[in-house]
Amino acid sequence: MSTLAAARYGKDNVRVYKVHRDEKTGEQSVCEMTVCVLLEGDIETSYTKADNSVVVATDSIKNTIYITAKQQPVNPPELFGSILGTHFIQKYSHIHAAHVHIVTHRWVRMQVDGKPHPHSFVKDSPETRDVQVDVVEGKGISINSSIQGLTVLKSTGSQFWGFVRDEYTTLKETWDRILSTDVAANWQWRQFTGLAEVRTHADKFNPAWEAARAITLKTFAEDNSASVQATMYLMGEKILAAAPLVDTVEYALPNNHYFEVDLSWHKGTKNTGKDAEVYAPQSNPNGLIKCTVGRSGGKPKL
Ligand SMILES: O=c1[nH]c(=O)c2[nH]c(=O)[nH]c2[nH]1
Repeated sequence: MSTLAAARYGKDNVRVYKVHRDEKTGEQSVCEMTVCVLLEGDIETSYTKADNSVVVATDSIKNTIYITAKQQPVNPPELFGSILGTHFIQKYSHIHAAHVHIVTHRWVRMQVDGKPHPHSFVKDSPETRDVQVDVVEGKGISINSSIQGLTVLKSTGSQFWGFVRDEYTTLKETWDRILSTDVAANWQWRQFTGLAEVRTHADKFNPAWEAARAITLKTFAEDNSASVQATMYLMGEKILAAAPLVDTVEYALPNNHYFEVDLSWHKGTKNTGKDAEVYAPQSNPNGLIKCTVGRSGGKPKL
């Protein structure tokens, strides 16, 4: 005998673009997203008894994403995800949870002759702003916001020494190295009771994302890093201080290595230690350092 242990379904990779035209200034703003919506509820019989009467077609889910994008603001994505997820649990009595994932792509207003252009944009990096919104009947709304794919490098101002040395160690200690990573940072908001509460805090989501991004970049640049671990913890601490409704901040940072190349074989060329200028960027393997930073005094008071 078998049983359906868990099930969710929906539409993934729904690509949506929305333009806002400011009638007064003539300026246009754009938003491009990739959306996934997965539903849970009393849908077991669709799997176990071929009963499609409980299935909201994934095609209808896709249509609902377009209609909601037309009727509602898509910015901030935390609010859009909450509106979309709440729609599904309110509209269909047998649907009890909606899991919405939104990737917002990076279209940045173009500067032309030093001025912001009214309707032209550049995708200056593969970086995205992502949200995971879980709307669960009776439990409220859980929101996790993130930055993905923000690639950074510093050519000095990073050290790594004092680590365990034993019979497995070949790495030399260094007081000056290249540090590069692809930032994945996410921050978990405290649980919201429902859409009404998310709406009352809607003005906090964009500033939190801006603060998280600015703190990540400034700390990366300015900290004379003892290690990826120490620098990422500093970042997390500062984001918690900047965003009181955030419970935890999580980072996952690959350490993208750049190796010195010994060129002494060519006419005694000096290219190691203080003479190193040409390096070999490594694709793999890479270090991967993760942490979650929380509040020591428990959850913040509102
Ligand atoms: O910042 C670092 N943390 C590590 O844990 C580690 N391990 C390693 O080989 N290099 C580094 N760098």
